[in-house]
Amino acid sequence: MKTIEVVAAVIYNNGTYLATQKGDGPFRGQWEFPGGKIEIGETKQEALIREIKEELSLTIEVEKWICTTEYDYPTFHITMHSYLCRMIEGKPILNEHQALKWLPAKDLNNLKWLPADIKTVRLLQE
Ligand SMILES: Nc1nc2c([nH]c(=O)n2[C@@H]2O[C@H](COP(=O)(O)OP(=O)(O)OP(=O)(O)O)[C@@H](O)[C@H]2O)c(=O)[nH]1
Repeated sequence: MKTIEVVAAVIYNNGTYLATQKGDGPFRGQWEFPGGKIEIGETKQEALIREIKEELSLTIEVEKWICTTEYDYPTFHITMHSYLCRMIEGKPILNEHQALKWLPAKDLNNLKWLPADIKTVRLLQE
């Protein structure tokens, strides 16, 4: 099975975390942490900063690693690295997603997350 390596940004601001809703593809309508695949020659931090600029026109600072999750989807395996990130400039703009929400940790459970994200959400709630 194909493996993809992805970075996800858990962006916090004023006691809330940013969740984004996928706008297309097989997981349309489900929620994720913004991010994407690491490109060749890039560090995880560089990939995160690039993806968040592309997807949300936002400048972030990567603060700390949260967890790495391995998950088998029916057609691929994902290795996903989640990082806590701080917003340093801009206001999120939906360049790719259909919606976003800023939520306190206790409310993150109300969303339908991509299966690979469940562990990250649980850790934020501990
Ligand atoms: N960004 C992101 N992707 C996730 C999360 N959880 C999860 O399963 N994924 C999966 O990881 C993959 C990320 O690919 P992507 O399509 O967002 O990455 P990308 O922007 O580099 O893609 P591209 O090749 O279409 O340009 C998708 O299959 C997505 O469904 C998450 O929390 N954030």
